[in-house]
Amino acid sequence: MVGVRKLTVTRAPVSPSELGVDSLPYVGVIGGSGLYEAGFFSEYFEVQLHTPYGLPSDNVVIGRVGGEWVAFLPRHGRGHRYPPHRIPYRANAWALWALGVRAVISVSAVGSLRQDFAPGDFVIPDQFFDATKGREYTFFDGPRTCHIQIGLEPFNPVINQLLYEEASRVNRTHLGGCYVCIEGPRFSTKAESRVWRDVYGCDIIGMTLVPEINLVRELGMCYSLLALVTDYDIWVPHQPVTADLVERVMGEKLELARKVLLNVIPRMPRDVHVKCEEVLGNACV
Ligand SMILES: CSC[C@H]1O[C@H](OP(=O)(O)O)[C@H](O)[C@@H]1O
Ligand SMILES: Nc1ncnc2[nH]cnc12
Repeated sequence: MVGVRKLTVTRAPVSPSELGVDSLPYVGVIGGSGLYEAGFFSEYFEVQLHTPYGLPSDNVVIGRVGGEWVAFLPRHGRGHRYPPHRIPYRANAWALWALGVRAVISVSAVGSLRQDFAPGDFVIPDQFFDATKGREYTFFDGPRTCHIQIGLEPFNPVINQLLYEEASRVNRTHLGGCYVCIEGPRFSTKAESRVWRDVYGCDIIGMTLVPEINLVRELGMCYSLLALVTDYDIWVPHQPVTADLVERVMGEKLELARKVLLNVIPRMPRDVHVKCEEVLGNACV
């Protein structure tokens, strides 16, 4: 089944009948650089969703994994049309939430800031540091003012563990690590990279985690990241990061990343979001 359904959502979440399915997708996958198609759906259709925050990066593809519907959205859009600082993060998060998604697994290419996280390895981070400069960080722009608390577990530990188990079956994988999110779109200077590593104590670097991770949580969804190390950023002098290098290494490991997703999705507990929703309970002034 292939086709595009158009939906303007005024009341969320949508109902299964509005979407034309028997049950809403619980798991949503956000694909990063190189991952523009899910590639593991047995049956699927696309939804063009108009949100109060505009159009997402692309149509959301809803497809079956086993008996479950799963939503897939490429954060840069097909053809990588949105650079990291222009991604419609709010529309993306809101679209997934409106479609019923409560557990988001994101995939990203990252640079490594330490020797033992080598290109080709997977990392499942457990902390992040925000070094972005000017994005749309929140759904709470006033008059409703809310400050969500995601500091202890910004990435969901249950999903992290599932990702780790499935990823380490197929590839070298590290559980835990701090992701520093830079503004981009340029890569870091050597001086900056040294600061991320030695002063901030971060382990991996990318440009897209923030505000994706906090917007997802503001809507009560859980979030975890399958990060693929594509490079050593700028601190291995003979091999500085380039966009080409990132896409090439990602291309080499794409099928493994898909395999991990395919194996994690059926293991996702249906109540994993309950703890993630709790941050909304005491966040608003
Ligand atoms: C294509 S090179 C840099 C680009 O790759 C990463 O994106 P994503 O997290 O979507 O895989 C990085 O953050 C930059 O946006
Ligand atoms: N070194 C790096 N810096 C920022 N984003 C990246 N994405 C992949 N490698 C990166």
